[in-house]
Amino acid sequence: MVELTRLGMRFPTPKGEFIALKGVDLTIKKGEFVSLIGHSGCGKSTVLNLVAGLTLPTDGGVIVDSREVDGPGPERAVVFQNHSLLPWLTVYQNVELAVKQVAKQKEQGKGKAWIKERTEHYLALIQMQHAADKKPDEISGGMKQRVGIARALALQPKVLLMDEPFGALDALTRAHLQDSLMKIQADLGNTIIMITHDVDEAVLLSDKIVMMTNGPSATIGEVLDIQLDRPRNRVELANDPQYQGYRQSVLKFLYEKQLHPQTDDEAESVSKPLKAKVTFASDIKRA
Ligand SMILES: Nc1ncnc2c1ncn2[C@@H]1O[C@H](COP(=O)(O)OP(=O)(O)OP(=O)(O)O)[C@@H](O)[C@H]1O
Repeated sequence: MVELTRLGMRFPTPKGEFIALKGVDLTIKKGEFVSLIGHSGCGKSTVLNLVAGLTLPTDGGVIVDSREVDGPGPERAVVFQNHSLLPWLTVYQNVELAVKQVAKQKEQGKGKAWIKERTEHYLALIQMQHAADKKPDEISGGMKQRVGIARALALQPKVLLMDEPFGALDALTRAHLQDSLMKIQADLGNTIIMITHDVDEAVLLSDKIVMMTNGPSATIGEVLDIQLDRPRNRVELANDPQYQGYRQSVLKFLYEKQLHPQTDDEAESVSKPLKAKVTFASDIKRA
């Protein structure tokens, strides 16, 4: 389970403190697929970085499986838009690196055969066995993204964090990868938090769509539960009234309710700590 409680982030800037996020409360159940959607600059990446532990909050905190996040950890893997593969390693070696990391953490120690079997397993999962010996600059953007996902999955994370993973891909490759991701999640049951700008992608993939208000002091505006049966088929859903209804709700939020950004004056206001039920490291630092 992932719990965001009173989560806030204030950045120091030459013009004073900038309140990027304020009072974000969200509970994500194990195995849930949650999308974060909102206008550019509203704070989606900031939320993801806080859950990843890449940045630490100035207010509130994040709890993953009963532990407060105080830095990056192997139970939380991140997939970025620009597939950050190591260019001097082959596709196989890029995935193997993550498998070896897990092998090192396992108590009984895992041997070469286990590493080979697991690496091949993750390559098969993303259908990249044929390109195992290629270097990242010899494969397409979609393929690189697939390898990035395999590498993240190979870490066996409880939570997979994805920052616009398919944003840079063409529509067909994107559709193919979305379908693969749905299948992989059905098999492995990871909790996934994904940032997207694509309304159809959010409705098709998610159990929950978290819609964020415009910044400064961005927070969660609405949460939409997507109750479409799985497995989901994009072609069948295209004319499904329930699917269309969800789509309309997100579009309405983005283009009617949140069309106008808040004024810059709100950026000047300093957030007041809310009454704490749980004490986070950020509360202690502030005291
Ligand atoms: N280190 C920082 N210092 C100052 N301001 C920052 C910093 N990081 C982010 N911000 C500001 O916080 C706000 C939220 O940024 P963030 O990158 O989280 O938005 P986003 O919703 O992910 O945007 P996009 O959809 O364009 O990627 C923005 O106004 C951004 O300028």
